[in-house]
Amino acid sequence: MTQDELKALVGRAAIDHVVPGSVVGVGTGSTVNCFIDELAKIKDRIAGAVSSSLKSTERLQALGIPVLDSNSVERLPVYIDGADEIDRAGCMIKGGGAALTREKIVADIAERFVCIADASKLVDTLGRFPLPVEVIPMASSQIARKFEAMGGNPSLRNGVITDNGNLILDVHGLAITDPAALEAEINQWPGVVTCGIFARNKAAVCLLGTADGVRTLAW
Ligand SMILES: O=C[C@H](O)[C@H](O)[C@H](O)COP(=O)(O)O
Repeated sequence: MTQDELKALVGRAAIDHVVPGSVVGVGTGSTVNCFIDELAKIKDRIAGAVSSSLKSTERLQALGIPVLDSNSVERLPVYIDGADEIDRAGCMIKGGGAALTREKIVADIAERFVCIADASKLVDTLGRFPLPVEVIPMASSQIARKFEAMGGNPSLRNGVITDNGNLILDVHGLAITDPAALEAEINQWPGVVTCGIFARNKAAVCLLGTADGVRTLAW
């Protein structure tokens, strides 16, 4: 199966995790796009979606799925999103599509994070994928220096402005041995909006697309 076929497979499988009559938290990315297309087929059975990016909002609305303001929703039963990497404890690196901050905000009001990913995203240790960090523009150089001081190699993502009007630093070469500790450390630096480690908002379930079908990991 191609990577696109694996994404379509887990996009379909995620429908089983949608709670009928509820508002669904919807992530961002090519895997989630497959899920949105499937969600459109059952749109009459859900109350709408809370979206994690302008891109997902556009796709949801184009398919006739109502998008609710996140401020109007207190809790979501489920948030469905992809990942750039996921480890065997359900911690993830996210933000390859620059949507990490809104993704973390929506994930934080969800009871369960259901991660959908093709098998190539499963890793023993996070960090081969460069860590995306959303930063306020005036702090980008000082934050980059802090990453260099800890052995990382940061670079500004060329031409990318997030939905929140900020910049993305991609940090190569970090040893992410303790994802929760590193997430907490980076997130308290002035000027960091959030980093792409999802340890506090880790996955409860991962639907992994493999050549043998969908493999479910649960924590
Ligand atoms: O900012 C983007 C997100 O974190 C995506 O969920 C992540 O990059 C995975 O995207 P894709 O499904 O396209 O690999």
